[in-house]
Amino acid sequence: MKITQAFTFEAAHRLPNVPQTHRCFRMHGHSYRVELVLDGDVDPHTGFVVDFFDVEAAFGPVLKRLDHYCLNEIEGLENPTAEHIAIWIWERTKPLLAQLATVRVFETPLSWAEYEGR
Ligand SMILES: Nc1nc2c(c(=O)[nH]1)N=C([C@H](O)[C@H](O)COP(=O)(O)OP(=O)(O)OP(=O)(O)O)CN2
Ligand SMILES: [Zn+2]
Repeated sequence: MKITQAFTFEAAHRLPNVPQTHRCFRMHGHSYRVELVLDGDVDPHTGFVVDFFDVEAAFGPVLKRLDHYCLNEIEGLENPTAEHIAIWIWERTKPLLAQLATVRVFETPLSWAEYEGR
């Protein structure tokens, strides 16, 4: 069984490795959406794969490190593409949530990166 919990954060970024003519070379902001997918068995007593409250408690501190920051200034996010943000979140969240199966990072409602640990 898979469950998904969504979170949002606001952040600024610029992409340093695109051509200077690319509009993302300039500093700008996004309202990011993060989806964490957890995969596991449904506990017969609780009826949960993982309690959403426990997901929130584990991921909250990771999210706080992104919300209302300039992502380029965060160690490991010097080139803060959606792909790199998804990997960054995975590496910090997987040790806290063993059932984590997928991290999705939406830059816009229509464009996102998805990481499953490889
Ligand atoms: N593979 C990727 N491509 C792009 C990424 C990325 O992370 N991975 N990021 C960007 C920029 O961050 C860019 O800001 C994307 O957002 P935006 O320009 O707002 O996207 P839209 O094209 O949907 O904007 P509209 O204004 O709605 O046209 C670019 N590429
Ligand atoms: Zn952008």
